[in-house]
Amino acid sequence: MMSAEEMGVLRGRLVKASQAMDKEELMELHRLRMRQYEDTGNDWELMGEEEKEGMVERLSAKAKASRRGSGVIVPLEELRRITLVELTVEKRHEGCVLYGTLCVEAFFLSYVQTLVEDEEGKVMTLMIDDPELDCDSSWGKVKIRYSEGAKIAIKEPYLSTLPDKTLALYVNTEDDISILSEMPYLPSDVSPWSKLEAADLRTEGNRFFAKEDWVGAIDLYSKCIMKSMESLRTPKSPSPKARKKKGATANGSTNKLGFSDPETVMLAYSNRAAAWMKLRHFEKALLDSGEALKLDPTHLKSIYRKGRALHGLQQYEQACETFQNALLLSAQDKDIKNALQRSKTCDLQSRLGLYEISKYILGTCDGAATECSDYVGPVEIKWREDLGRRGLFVTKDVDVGELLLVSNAFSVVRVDGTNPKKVEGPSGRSNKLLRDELLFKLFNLALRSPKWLHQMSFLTDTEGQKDDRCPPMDLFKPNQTWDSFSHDMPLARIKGVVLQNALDESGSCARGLLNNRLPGENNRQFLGLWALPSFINHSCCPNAVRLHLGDTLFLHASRQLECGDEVTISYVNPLLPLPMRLELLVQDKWGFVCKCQRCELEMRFRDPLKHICKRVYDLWGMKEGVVAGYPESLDMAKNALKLEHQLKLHAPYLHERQLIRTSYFIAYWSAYLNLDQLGDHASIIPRPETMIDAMNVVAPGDSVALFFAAYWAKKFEDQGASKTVVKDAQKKAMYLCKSMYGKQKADVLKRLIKAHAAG
Ligand SMILES: C[S@@+](CC[C@H](N)C(=O)[O-])C[C@H]1O[C@@H](n2cnc3c(N)ncnc32)[C@H](O)[C@@H]1O
Repeated sequence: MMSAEEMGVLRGRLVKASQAMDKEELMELHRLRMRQYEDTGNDWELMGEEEKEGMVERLSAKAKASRRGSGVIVPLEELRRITLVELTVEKRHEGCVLYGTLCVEAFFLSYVQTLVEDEEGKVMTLMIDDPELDCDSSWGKVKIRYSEGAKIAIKEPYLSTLPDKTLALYVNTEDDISILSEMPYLPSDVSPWSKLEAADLRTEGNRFFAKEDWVGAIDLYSKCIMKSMESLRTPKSPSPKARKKKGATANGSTNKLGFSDPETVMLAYSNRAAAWMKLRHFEKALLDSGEALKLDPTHLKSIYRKGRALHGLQQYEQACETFQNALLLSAQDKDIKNALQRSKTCDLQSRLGLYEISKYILGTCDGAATECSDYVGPVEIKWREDLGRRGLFVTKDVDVGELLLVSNAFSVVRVDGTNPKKVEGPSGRSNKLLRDELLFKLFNLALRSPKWLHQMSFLTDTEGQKDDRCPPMDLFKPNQTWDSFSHDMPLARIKGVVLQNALDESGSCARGLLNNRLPGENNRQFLGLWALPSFINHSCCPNAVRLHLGDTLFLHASRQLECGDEVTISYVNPLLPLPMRLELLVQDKWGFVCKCQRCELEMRFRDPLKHICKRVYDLWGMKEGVVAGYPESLDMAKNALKLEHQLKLHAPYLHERQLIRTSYFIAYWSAYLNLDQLGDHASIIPRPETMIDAMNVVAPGDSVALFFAAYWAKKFEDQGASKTVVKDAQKKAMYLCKSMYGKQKADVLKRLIKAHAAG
């Protein structure tokens, strides 16, 4: 990491080099920034505060303000060539084009950063706000799309001064930059595509599609469509090739929509829809397949693509109708039949909340997690004046294990998934990478779907202001249409929303990911953002449990709930003493102090438990603390003895004892492992059944509680305990299993208990 002083020097050098347009110096500095970026995995760290906040928005706003109103796309050939030295700062150079070559490797987070060399050899930083980048291949794709050596043309260039006083060319719409691909730069014929017929442009698009370059394919299909439109504006006799195409009349006259080659245009729209689908840009795929169907309502692939786009948008009912229409044209088509089946299943899931997931939770399914629809069960978002907060509440009485909601993530990033720089160890670096990758993905994704943006607009952000707006529940349900959401959401707010609401598997939010954790709680496996679950508040005695299958989050009740009860999950490990839970909540920067009954009780017991808590804290995370035979383990076990002594003195009620014992579960666990070593004192350690009951009161649905119950059920059986004892232990394990995995068939629960007993 650079010191502030080094950063200052780098900034100074950058300012000078950018003003002098000095190629060597700029290239060196660019690489330095890029290396820093790779080392820290976080380019936010490379900028000053002012630079970080809303830089892209500010630039976009400036660039938009200076933009011509017409939005007419002028062909490159009609624009006047301009060079870097001729550019004036903060002015859009109307009617001009700057040709150049990208001369370094690009890097980016929310915008692409690279260097462009113009025809005179002058060099400038180039920043591109590219909404079309495929977020799923973010790191690699940017290097391919903006590859070193690529020839580009920037229409109506806009030069800006960045907050750090460096100069940069800024491109804020995809129409303003043409990537002339890897083709050699030919000054006399600037665009290699400009001479191609529409049909050839589509063929080129197909070539890119086959290479899985979805962005490149979209670009060429768009060019194909544009070309057909151009030919409408400047009618000329059709080429022999175009005339041969099906759909064009023999004398070259146009169809009723005016295209001379309607089939080519129809196929370009249809193929572009397929490419949008690959980028999970379902709205655009739906629009394009619709355009294709206007030109040929019987084009099977377009109907199929429309169905898939509707499915992607969770409009399952309409998707089913569309696939059924497709089957009228091709009754035996397997792909369509399968797609119809998937949409029907999702439609039923979203209405009834019935999911068959046992194979996935049992781990007996080879493939990836199955696709599940969103589902909104008996819950609503409400502002509760008495609690002083907004949250999720049940709308009817609910049984243990009942499904409350199913939510597919806006996005999830995984340590071993798309992240190219998997980092092991407790450095916290992988956490940073996860956070930044999620931020990047969400910047792109949120801006792509009005529905997601609308959902996101209701979430709280890091500003911590009380928010009493309650979105309609329909906004989270499949098959619902919603009013088009046209407001812009500043990137800085999206960032705040992500940092405040993204969750990892343990419940920590993204905001605190960079802080030191308790030992053994350093690295995450995944980090994601889910819309409806973001409204769930925390409790140290939670009543709901999250289950993650792939990117889908299932939430079910882990206790019986009464209509109107608030749904809560624990943002921290509930089997910890109050000071450790508080420390985690503070580290995670959730910005609140839990005032639940359990916290208040433990606060009262703070003094008598102080020394025990300190010792447990010191031993926490040490493997030796929980493995019989180690002195640390015996030390941990002795804390349970001391605790029982304190409880006898200060906690007369069973409920109080249950809450506190659960907080020190780890000490009791060691005590059970070391019973022989505790001698006569062992008798004051409560029986395991008592401990299971206590855990059930505090954290039903917790995996450790289930392990503990399953372990003892098996142990009692193995030791030949009485039938009553064994049955009672099995019943408790069943109950905890249902609260953790939701309602499942009895044999599934039994298998899960067996798996948990094995650790
Ligand atoms: C993921 S959001 C939960 C939903 C949030 N209440 C809302 O209105 O969108 C997390 C934020 O909710 C608030 N919160 C969650 N649990 C809370 C609790 N037990 N007491 C007070 N505030 C809580 C905190 O402001 C926290 O940063």
